[in-house]
Amino acid sequence: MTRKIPLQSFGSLRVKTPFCLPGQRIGVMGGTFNPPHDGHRIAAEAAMKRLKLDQVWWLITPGNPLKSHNGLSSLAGRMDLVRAFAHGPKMKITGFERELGTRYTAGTLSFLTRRYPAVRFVWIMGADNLAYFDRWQHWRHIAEIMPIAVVDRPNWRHAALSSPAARALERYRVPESEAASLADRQPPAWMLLTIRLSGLSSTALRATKPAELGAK
Ligand SMILES: Nc1ncnc2c1ncn2[C@@H]1O[C@H](COP(=O)(O)OP(=O)(O)OP(=O)(O)O)[C@@H](O)[C@H]1O
Ligand SMILES: O=C(O)c1ccc[n+]([C@@H]2O[C@H](COP(=O)([O-])O)[C@@H](O)[C@H]2O)c1
Repeated sequence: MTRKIPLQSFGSLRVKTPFCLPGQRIGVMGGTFNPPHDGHRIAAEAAMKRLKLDQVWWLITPGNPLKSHNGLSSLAGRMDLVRAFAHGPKMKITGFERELGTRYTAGTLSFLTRRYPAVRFVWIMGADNLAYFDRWQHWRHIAEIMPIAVVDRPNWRHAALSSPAARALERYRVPESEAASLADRQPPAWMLLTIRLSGLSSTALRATKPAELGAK
């Protein structure tokens, strides 16, 4: 049963998203990307390949509702950094949540599936996000909107798999061997994708290269 989140206040008709076609499989990888790093690229490329996606949308958030925004570079600045970083015609960079008027993933994903009912979307997030997923707004509903691919991250696998959200959604977990069909599945459906691990984080990069990032 899918509960619909009202969108009237979003002015959603004006929102521009990357071009997509009915039947395509699209991974949506939301993130702060302050700055982007190879861990993001490895996750996006692994999801593209294993889930047999046609595109990955790097969805740059105006600001994660659960993170402090101190030292957060502008949305435009982060989008420029990601554009210079995420190569390949199947990688699309977008910041449409600002136009949509939400920072909350439930509203974003609800909007996408209503606007593009014939596109097969998958939400992509790191294992650290599954560990705290139960703190997200309408998290159970998010799991009902589209399949979720959780990409492994060093030191987070155990916390992710034993988290309240993972336990609540355990019966909807799909074996990794079926990754190629995740986008076709009726949600809730999720899997942990074992990928090449990267210990990189934006926090560590900000600590080592503050001058280059030009926080605004
Ligand atoms: N090294 C990594 N391996 C796998 N997934 C990652 C990695 N780094 C980030 N991710 C995932 O990519 C998405 C965007 O991450 P984000 O922009 O917050 O980077 P971050 O390095 O986690 O940032 P910060 O250190 O500022 O929290 C999130 O879903 C996050 O879980
Ligand atoms: O909707 C929420 O409550 C929510 C809470 C925390 C994070 N998110 C989203 O999760 C994505 C990953 O965020 P981050 O900061 O870990 O890169 C990004 O799209 C955020 O907007 C969403």
